[in-house]
Amino acid sequence: MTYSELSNLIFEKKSYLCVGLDTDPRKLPRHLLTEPDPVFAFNKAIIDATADLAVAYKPNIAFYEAQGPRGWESLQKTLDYIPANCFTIADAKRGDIGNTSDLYARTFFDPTAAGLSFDSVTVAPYMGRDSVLPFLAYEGKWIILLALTSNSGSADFQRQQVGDQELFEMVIDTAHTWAGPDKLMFVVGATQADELSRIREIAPDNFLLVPGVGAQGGSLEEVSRRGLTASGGLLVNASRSILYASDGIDFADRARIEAKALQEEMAKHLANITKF
Ligand SMILES: O=C(O)c1cc(=O)[nH]c(=O)n1[C@@H]1O[C@H](COP(=O)(O)O)[C@@H](O)[C@H]1O
Repeated sequence: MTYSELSNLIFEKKSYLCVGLDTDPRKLPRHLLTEPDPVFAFNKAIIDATADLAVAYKPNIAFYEAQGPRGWESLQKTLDYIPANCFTIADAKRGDIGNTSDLYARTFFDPTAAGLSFDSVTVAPYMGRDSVLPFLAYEGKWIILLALTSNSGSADFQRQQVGDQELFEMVIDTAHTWAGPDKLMFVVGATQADELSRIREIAPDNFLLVPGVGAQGGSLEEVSRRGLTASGGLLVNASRSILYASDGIDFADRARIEAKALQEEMAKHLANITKF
């Protein structure tokens, strides 16, 4: 999906909602446990209930890898089931020396090499340029680089002063030399909304993946006020608050209610934006 296709999708669907598929087998509604693939049955129901409200889906790979080969199969089926008009994010937070990153990139981008076919993958910047470049070699694919994460530990390194910048600002500035906004997004936690205006000064055109509304308590209103751009420019993720709104037979209906509340608020914020 290209930059303008993603932007158009946001304005067409009046949404910048990313539904996080952090599907924990221990939290599945009991009635699904007799299904041949309970994780996929759950994801399928969540996707059916939210596909018109969401512009993106983000399976967190840890939840699938922790299930062994079965989890990988559930992930593949889930990815195949996500409609074509939704952006897909492999939330894997990868990055290693070049030849290893090359294999990580194949894992998420190259179905001809037995990998998956995600639109994007989350990447950790810690190992630097040569750890990131292999992901950028894929035409039409995106990387989403961790910049200022939502957790309290983000203060340990990302907020440290390096010269006249904080480390996360240096990550953003340096990453601009690796790729343009047509291939590069940044992760900024919703719990860091205070920093979004500053981040928009150094990353005015990049899409930002913003997790942390819902269960982590970030404010959609503040994120939208500081982060929205004329291209939309945001993908705001919620996982647990949507997936586990109910653990009963009504789980998909309740997930839809949660997703709809976020989408309706997003529609209001988008109405104030003049599209590029
Ligand atoms: O890269 C991410 O998606 C991510 C970055 C970050 O800073 N904080 C963060 O919570 N995430 C992910 O976003 C999701 C948040 O889930 P909920 O807190 O349940 O909405 C999880 O999959 C996290 O791994």
